Amino acid sequence: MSAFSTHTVNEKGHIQIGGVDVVELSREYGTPLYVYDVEDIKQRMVAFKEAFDAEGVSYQIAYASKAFSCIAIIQLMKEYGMSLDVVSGGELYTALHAGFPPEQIHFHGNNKLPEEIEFAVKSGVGCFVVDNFYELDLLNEILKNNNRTMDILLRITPGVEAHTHDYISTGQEDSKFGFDINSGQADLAIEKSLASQYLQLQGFHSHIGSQIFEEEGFILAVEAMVREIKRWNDKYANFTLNVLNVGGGFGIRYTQDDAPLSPGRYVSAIVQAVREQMGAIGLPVPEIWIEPGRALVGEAGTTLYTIGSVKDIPNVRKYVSVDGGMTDNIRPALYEAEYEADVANRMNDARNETVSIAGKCCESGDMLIWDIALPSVQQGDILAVYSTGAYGYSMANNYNRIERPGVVFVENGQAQLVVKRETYEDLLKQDLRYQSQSNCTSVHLT
Ligand SMILES: Cc1ncc(COP(=O)(O)O)c(C=O)c1O
Ligand SMILES: N[C@@H](CCCC[NH3+])C(=O)O
Repeated sequence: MSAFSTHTVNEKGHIQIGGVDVVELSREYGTPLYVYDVEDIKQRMVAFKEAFDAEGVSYQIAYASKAFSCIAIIQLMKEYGMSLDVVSGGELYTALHAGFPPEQIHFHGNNKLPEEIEFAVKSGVGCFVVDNFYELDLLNEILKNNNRTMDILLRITPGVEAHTHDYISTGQEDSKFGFDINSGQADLAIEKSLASQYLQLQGFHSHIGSQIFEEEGFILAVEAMVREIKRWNDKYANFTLNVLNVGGGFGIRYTQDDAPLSPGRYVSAIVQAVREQMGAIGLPVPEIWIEPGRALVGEAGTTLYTIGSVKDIPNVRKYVSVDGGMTDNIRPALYEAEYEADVANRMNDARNETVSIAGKCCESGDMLIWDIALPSVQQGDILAVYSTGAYGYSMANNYNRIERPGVVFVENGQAQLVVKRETYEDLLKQDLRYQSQSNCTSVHLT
């Protein structure tokens, strides 16, 4: 368990999160159910903030809302002074609806639609992270039509790509995101930005990947960015670097094999690298922005399932099926992501068998966990899968017309339903009946 977690086991041998018995939760709200440990999220926000405060630099921590977006989580982010990264009109709409201050919202995305740009401009978002020339021109045009200006960062591919533990220094050029440096795209984007009276270039953004467990990748990215910043500073007299955004990707613990750094370690490595590199080129330290998604909400989430069918193939495998799967957690099917789990109502029982956890979709690939040691299970037992708080609910889908689960926040012995479970009626909400255009009442197949 993470240092921030409130998970305990109560006298009934049940998992308790935030002082709430999750077996009771499963009875009250049904399963599958996403349960969030609010205290865990709060402590992570505070840890990131305290780390920056200790460094004495100006900063923004922008929660990457793609990891988990709903009104309640955005409210929590607002309460703790986070900024917000949104990547679509829908995420922006959710944030505004939650009462999030638009000026603290950063709008991301590699293909922002004209209507999304218009919506964001009219809503008064604080900053666009501009990804490409199409967007640069479109944004400029929309700002001109609305007689407004906008702070922008240019997203740059710094030539550092992190694939969990590996750093590959060249692959990043081949990316759909951002302006490339070597081909001169980044320079041209700066020139276009500086030439516009509507675009206010504040600095640059880079994001090197996800599930990063070492400081090294961030340090390399800062070094690569500052090398270019020196060149741009010399080349463009009317450019001042105010902001350097190093993105998100801070790793979390999905399984015992994962050893993430503390928020403090990531932050101090980044700040130190920026200080050193900027000092070396004789420029002041800019405001530093980061964009953690999963590092704020990932480990706080636990998904509860009810165990149904159990298929034992002697000497082969025992499949234990649950009432969810790739519809509420697509990450194992998409990335072969690994998770750990417990039987929430049998925490005092010995883990005496190895089973594999299957989802209920009509896909052989709908497996949540392969080969996990658990106590002998029965139908009706509650399986708790850990670290599902990021990219679980936000990537949930209705494959097989399965309703998306509800979300409950737990804290101080209280549970609050913050997203209702979908119903069959919800599944039909967008459907319209086909009006037959045929005069025939039957079709004859020959
Ligand atoms: C630009 C950007 N910022 C932030 C994030 C958040 O990543 P994570 O949830 O891994 O912190 C992502 C997703 O990888 C991203 O693409
Ligand atoms: N959805 C991914 C991360 C995507 C990162 C967004 N740029 C995951 O679950 O890990």
